[in-house]
Amino acid sequence: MTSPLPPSADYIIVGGGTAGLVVANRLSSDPSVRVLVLEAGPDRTSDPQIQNPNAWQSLPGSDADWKMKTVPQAGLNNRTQDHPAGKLLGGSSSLNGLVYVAPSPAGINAWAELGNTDWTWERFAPYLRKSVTVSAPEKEVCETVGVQVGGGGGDGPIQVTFPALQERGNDPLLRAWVEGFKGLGVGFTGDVLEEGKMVGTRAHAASIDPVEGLRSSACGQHGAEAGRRENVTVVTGVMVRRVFFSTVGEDVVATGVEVGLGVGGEATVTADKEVILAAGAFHTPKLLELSGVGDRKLLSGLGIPVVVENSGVGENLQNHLMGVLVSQMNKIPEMEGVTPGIQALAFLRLDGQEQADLAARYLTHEQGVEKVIRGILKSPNEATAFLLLGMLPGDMSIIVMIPCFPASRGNIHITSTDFATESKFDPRFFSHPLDIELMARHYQKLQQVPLLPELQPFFQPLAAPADLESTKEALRTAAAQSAHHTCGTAAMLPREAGGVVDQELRVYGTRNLRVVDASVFPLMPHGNPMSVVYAVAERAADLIQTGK
Ligand SMILES: Cc1cc2nc3c(=O)[nH]c(=O)nc-3n(C[C@H](O)[C@H](O)[C@H](O)COP(=O)(O)OP(=O)(O)OC[C@H]3O[C@@H](n4cnc5c(N)ncnc54)[C@H](O)[C@@H]3O)c2cc1C
Repeated sequence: MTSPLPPSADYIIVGGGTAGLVVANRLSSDPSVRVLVLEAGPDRTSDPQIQNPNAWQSLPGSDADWKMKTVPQAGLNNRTQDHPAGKLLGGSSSLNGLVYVAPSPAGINAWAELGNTDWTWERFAPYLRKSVTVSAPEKEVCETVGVQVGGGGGDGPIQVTFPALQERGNDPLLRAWVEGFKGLGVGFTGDVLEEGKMVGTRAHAASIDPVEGLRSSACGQHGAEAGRRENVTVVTGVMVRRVFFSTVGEDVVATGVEVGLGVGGEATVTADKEVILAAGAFHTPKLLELSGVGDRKLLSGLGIPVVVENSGVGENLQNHLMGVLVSQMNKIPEMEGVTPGIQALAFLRLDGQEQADLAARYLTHEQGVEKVIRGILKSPNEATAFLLLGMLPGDMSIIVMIPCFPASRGNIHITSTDFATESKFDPRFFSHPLDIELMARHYQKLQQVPLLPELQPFFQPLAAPADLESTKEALRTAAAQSAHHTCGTAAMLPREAGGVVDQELRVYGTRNLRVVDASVFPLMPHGNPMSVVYAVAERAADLIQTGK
């Protein structure tokens, strides 16, 4: 699916990734508009390595990855962290781990509390349902493993299924997981898409087609649909280097983009209506800065003329950290031959008083992020960490623990005017003192999970949890690792609060430049972010089509 570069289009979409292809598909449903998608990577939509859900771990570090790397992290004992990002059609939806977790309503309502009054859960949820179709297994299976799919399970192009429930060999472990947490007073979560009840366990849901058993991705679904239309041009292997602007009266208008061609040389493409940035949380802020939208001092220092001054570009960077517990499993005859992969999830919180004390101690600001995270920590309905239980080849198991709402904020900024030079990427992990406190306490709890009576028969004995201070040290020096969920680097927030885009996702100070990818999240979701990227992109397309 690649074509020659046209000289112009109504809508130029920069980045044919998760968000970009949703917007391309929805906009091009109107045959009167011409949509152009410019993607840096190749089209590997039909490559079995991309399609096979069990092959995803071979993709990070390959040619399909931008291979981002953090600067040394003071909070991680100066360790650097690798962070993959998809460099191919479909973007990160083509190489991600396929875990599907809908956002928590409180996490989305926090977007409204932060100043985006039109982005409540009520306004957001219809787009979540428009983005996916969740296929539930039979009722009896659902009831035993905590799967609820109400409201028809959505009716969108991205397919979601429950892979672990398709093999009976998983049953003993899944049931032990459920029973083990029940013993701790933790029941099932609520509906997969509506998440009325956040805390609880349930079987793992993944973006996998229920019929073919293949990855369901932005390129396989939206890209394929858009690619069949005559009014869509998808060009792969081309690097957008910057956006051009002109001034019309008081307005700054995006007129087109400069494109570096794979074969060498460059070209200019004109946008007759809008330029839409969907280059992901690393490259969208980079393109803004290279185009003259950013912090005056930074841009002037590099000799880039300032088009719109905004020091929020590249700030507000958020990411999850994860702690991983790998253990040898005992031989369980019924589980012989089970396909490795994620089996089940558990959304957890610490003791209510413990969380309230941490909130009172570390979240003292009466406004902004600290205020909304404090509200979430105090709510008995909200999880503060979640676990993913997985099986690895060779009778090994893995339990991953991810704290939900980190308070640390990092940044990413250009250091050169050359697009080929990667930006300085600094997540500033553990720079907010709450994060290590919460993560260490949840890590101690994680270490107790294999010791639960119902789960003990499955795991070979592990060391007992260490004390709190030693656990913090272990996290800083080795155990805490970056998850691959970077977002927030061109945030939708009031401009005076560091915002880069308004509630219509338009870049402040411009008439027709929007951002539609994970960069716009003001607050990261409590779980894996793909579900939110799809839903935001659905809403972005609606905003553009209705001329907002
Ligand atoms: C290894 C990995 C595993 C993950 N696992 C999960 C998971 O299991 N569940 C989950 O919910 N989330 C997961 N995520 C996160 C999730 O996939 C991403 O948050 C989401 O896909 C980001 O979507 P996006 O549209 O913002 O960016 P992307 O999908 O990354 O799209 C950006 C696109 O823009 C292109 N691009 C960038 N710069 C340019 C340029 N200058 N010119 C042209 N094109 C450009 C890129 O090549 C890419 O195709 C994972 C991410 C990774 C990397």
